[in-house]
Formats: sequence, C-alpha cells, structure tokens
Amino acid sequence: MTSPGMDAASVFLFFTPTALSPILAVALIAFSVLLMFPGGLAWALAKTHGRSDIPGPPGVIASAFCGPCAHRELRSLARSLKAVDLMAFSVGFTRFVVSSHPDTAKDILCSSAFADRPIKESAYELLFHRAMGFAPFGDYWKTLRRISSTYLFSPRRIASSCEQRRAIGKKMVADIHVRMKKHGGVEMRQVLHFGSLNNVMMSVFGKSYDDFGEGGGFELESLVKEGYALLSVFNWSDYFPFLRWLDLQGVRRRCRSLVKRVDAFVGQLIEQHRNNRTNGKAMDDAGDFVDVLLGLEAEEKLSEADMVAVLWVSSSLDLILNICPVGNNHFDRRYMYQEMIFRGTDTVAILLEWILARMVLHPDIQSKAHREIDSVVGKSRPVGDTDIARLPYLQSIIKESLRMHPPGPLLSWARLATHDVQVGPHIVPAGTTAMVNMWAIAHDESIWENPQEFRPERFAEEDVSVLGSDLRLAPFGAGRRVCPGKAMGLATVHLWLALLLQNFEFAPAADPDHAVDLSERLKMSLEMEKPLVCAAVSRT
Ligand code: HEM
Repeated sequence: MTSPGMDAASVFLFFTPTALSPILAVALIAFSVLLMFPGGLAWALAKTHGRSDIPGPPGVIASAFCGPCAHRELRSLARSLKAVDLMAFSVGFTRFVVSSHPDTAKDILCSSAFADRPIKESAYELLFHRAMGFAPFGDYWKTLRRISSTYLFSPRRIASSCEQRRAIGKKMVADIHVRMKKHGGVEMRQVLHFGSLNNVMMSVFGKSYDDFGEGGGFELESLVKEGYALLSVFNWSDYFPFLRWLDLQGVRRRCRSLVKRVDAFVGQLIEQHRNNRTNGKAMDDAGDFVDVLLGLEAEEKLSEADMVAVLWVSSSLDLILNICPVGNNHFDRRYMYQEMIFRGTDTVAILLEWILARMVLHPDIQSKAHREIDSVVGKSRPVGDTDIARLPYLQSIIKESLRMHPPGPLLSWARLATHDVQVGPHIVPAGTTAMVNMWAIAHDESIWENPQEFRPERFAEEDVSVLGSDLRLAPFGAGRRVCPGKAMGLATVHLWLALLLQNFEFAPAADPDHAVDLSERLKMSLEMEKPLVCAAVSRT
C-alpha cells in the first residue's frame, strides 16, 4: 500500500537498505524477544500475554521433539529445567505441554478438557478425522466407541476370537521352524508383523493374507506401510500453517493417492461381503467386522436401544452406509477399517519383538517362564486364552516390557485442550497440545526402584494395573480416550508369547553381527532400531 502522495520513486526509496535497516532491526529484536520467552515463540504469542508460568525452553522449535528418541530428549530437557510436572515448548506456531509426572498426567488424560485430539495434515488427508482415534470429542466419536466396544472388543468377542489367534500363533511357530532350518536364525519382526497383520485381516475382513490371493495381501500390506509412513512423517506444514499450500514434502499428494487405493481395495471387499449376505452365506460367516457392521441393525435391535434409534433416523437397512447419529455426520465404514488395520498391527508386533529381545538377553527370566508354562500347561497341547490367568510370571514379563519399552512412549496420539484448564498448579490455555511422557514416568527412579533393570518380579511384589487406573504405568493411556483395543491387544500378546515360549528357547544368533541391540527409534510407535535376529531352539 502506498500513500496517495507517493510516486514510484519514493516507494523505491522507502525500501532502500538504509531505510529498511531500522525497521528490520526493530522487527528482529522483537522476534528475538519472542523467541526468548519460556516455552518459545508459540507461548509468547499465546493469549496468556506473557503470564504463563509453565517453564520451558525458548525458541521456535524444541529440537528434542523431532528426533528418533524424542521421549528421552524431552525427559532430559524437563529435568534440566525442573519442569518434570509440566513443561511448555513450541513447535512452530503450535503450543505444547508435556507431563512427565503421574499427577499431571492424570490431570491431562482424565480431564474432559483434553478429550479432543490435534490432527496432523496427513491424518486428516487419510480421513482419520472420521475415525475414532482422531474424531473430535462428541456424539459421532461416542457412537464409534460404542460400536467398537460392543462388537469388536467386548469380552465375548475377544473370547470367541481365541481360536483364530491360536491358529495364527501356530502358523508363526511353523514359520519359525522353517526359517530356522533354512537360515539357522530368524528375523523375528517379519514373522510377528505378518502374524499380526493376518490377525487384524481375519478380524476385520474374515480373510487371511493368503486368502486374498495373488496381489491382494501384498496390496493391503503396502497400503498399511504407506499410511504408516505418512502418519510418521514430521510434516513442517503442521507447525507452520503458512507453508501448507506448498506441500513441500509431498505429504498431501501421497495421502490423496493412497486414499484412492484404499477406497478401491476396501470398497471391493465390502461389495463381496454384501453379495455373500445377499446369497445367504453370511450366516455361517458372521465373525468378521465387515459382517458385524453389515449386520448391525439386527443385533442392535436385540441389545442396544441407542443404536436402534440411530438406525431409525437413518431409515436404512444398510447400517454401514447410513448411521447418522448427529446432523449430517455420516458414518463411513472405510474409516473404521483403516483405523483398526493401522492401530492393530504395529503395536502388538512391536511389543512382542521387544519382549523376545529381553528373553534372549535374560536367559534366567526366560527359563522361569518356561518352567511356569511347562508346569501349568505342559507340552502336549498348545496354550489357550484360559491358561493365561494361571501364568502370573508371564503376565509380569509383559508388564515389565510395557514399562521399559512402551509402544507409545509419548502415548502416540496427543490431546488438545478445548478450553483453558488447570494442570497441576498451572493454567493451560485452550488450543494447547498436551502430551504425556509415559516413558519418562515409567523410568523415574523416584517412582520405580532401579528403573533401568528388567525385573518382572517387581510386579509380584506390587501388582500395578496397566489398564489406565494407575498413572505410574499407563501404556494404553487413560480416561475417555484410553485405548479401546487394550484387552484385545493384551490377549493377543499373552497368547502368542506363551505359544512361542512353549515351543522355543530364544537364544543369541550365531552371527555376532546380530547381537541384540536395544537402541530405539520412535516412529509412530517405539521400535527396535535394529530388528531382532535370534536363534529359536525347538523345545518340543
Ligand atoms: C500393545 C498394544 C497397544 C498399545 C500399547 C496401545 C496404546 C494406545 C494408546 C497409548 C492410545 C492413546 C490413549 C490415550 O489418548 O489416552 C491408544 C488409542 C487407540 N488404540 Fe491402542 N494400543 C494397542 C493396541 C490396540 C489395538 C489392538 C487396537 C485395535 C485393533 C487399538 C486401537 C486404538 C484406537 C482406535 C485408539 C484411539 C481411541 C480414541 O481416541 O478414542 N489399539 N492406543
């Protein structure tokens, strides 16, 4: 903009370096002052007008947030700034707080003010905002939770899927035997990931990888991998909104092309199920989630008055296409399928890989678990879900692994403050993204004795629930948005670990290059940086 009296020459003069320097200098000083604010740029610009008392590093990006060991770096930063209970930091223009203490963790996870989630561009583009994990807190989200807890994660459903999980576990055992014969060692990640993917595929689509035939299983796996990669990308436009239109990292372009492939793939499966139902085949095949959703109307009429009302509103016989709980928020089956596949496969396989690495490193602990399984179950029949309650040491091994290697050290998905709220002695303004550093809490020496030591026995001395009631160890989160798949996930991990230990003794690989390395890499979940390769010696 120029003033009416300004000609082109005076405009030019106005922007000469001499004229600009005082303006630039003032701007730079102002910017530097903002950057020096505790918690950094985004906190300086917050409506608290400089009144925030939450300690935190200055700057525009907490570099600790971006690394492959963000949970470790955030803990060091919080300790050095005496901000264990709550630390503020900025990533671009986004305000963050992170809790590394059970009390403030509870304030965040269990408060209704934090029942929302911030959503990354990739998650939005992949339609996750229509799925349970990222849907805003409200009626639509509640409907999704109700459907999943009634049909997917109910105790009856978990019990009835035991045979499927056992069959997949037995296939993993056979696969390990073959790999051992061939190579003399096994890269466990491949076996576990494949078993886990198969389990989710069976639960959701009623088909295993092989049933999908040539190309089908491969396509699904590549969809999952691409989605996982996109969700894990540190996307600059999430934190610097003015960069969004440039799509510098190509995240939006890749997401859109992935969504097209997912639509085609899943759409075809639903069509197949619908045809089966029309031909009357679904009666003997009512076990998978597509059928559950397709058959929801009838089941809801029997058990869930709420759902009947929802159906009534939608006035449709085909629930999947027409659940309409609020306004025009149409429930779309694709979102739920995508989410179950993404969430279900990685966490279980990743946790089992860590546990087996621990078994290789601690033969004494492994032997104790072997003795327990041998005395309770023996070797003549495979372990089943009902045996797990009588295997307390195995349960302790899993708890200790969740403590030392939580798949979501920062609880994977953050929370968003919907209004100003008190956390500990601090006020956190609306719009702040809140995280809990569960890894830091689970490694805090003021909470856990010798936290660096892998010692399952600690849970025999004091039983700590991992399900979200005790914030000293809440690897599945807590409160309204606690993991709905926790019982299913735990049932799978227990059964498969028991089956693997019943059949094998896990020992170091013969090749010294494959010594167990516990280095971590935080992607969407906390993975072993170097995949576990070990020898699986048959016990049968
Ligand atoms: C060892 C296994 C697992 C771990 C450690 C784990 C961990 C978590 C964590 C930390 C959260 C965030 C909770 C919060 O914000 O308080 C979460 C949410 C979620 N998990 Fe899991 N999870 C596991 C298995 C599963 C499985 C097997 C499924 C489904 C098949 C699943 C589905 C979900 C979904 C849909 C959410 C979002 C819930 C919402 O926002 O309402 N998880 N999980």
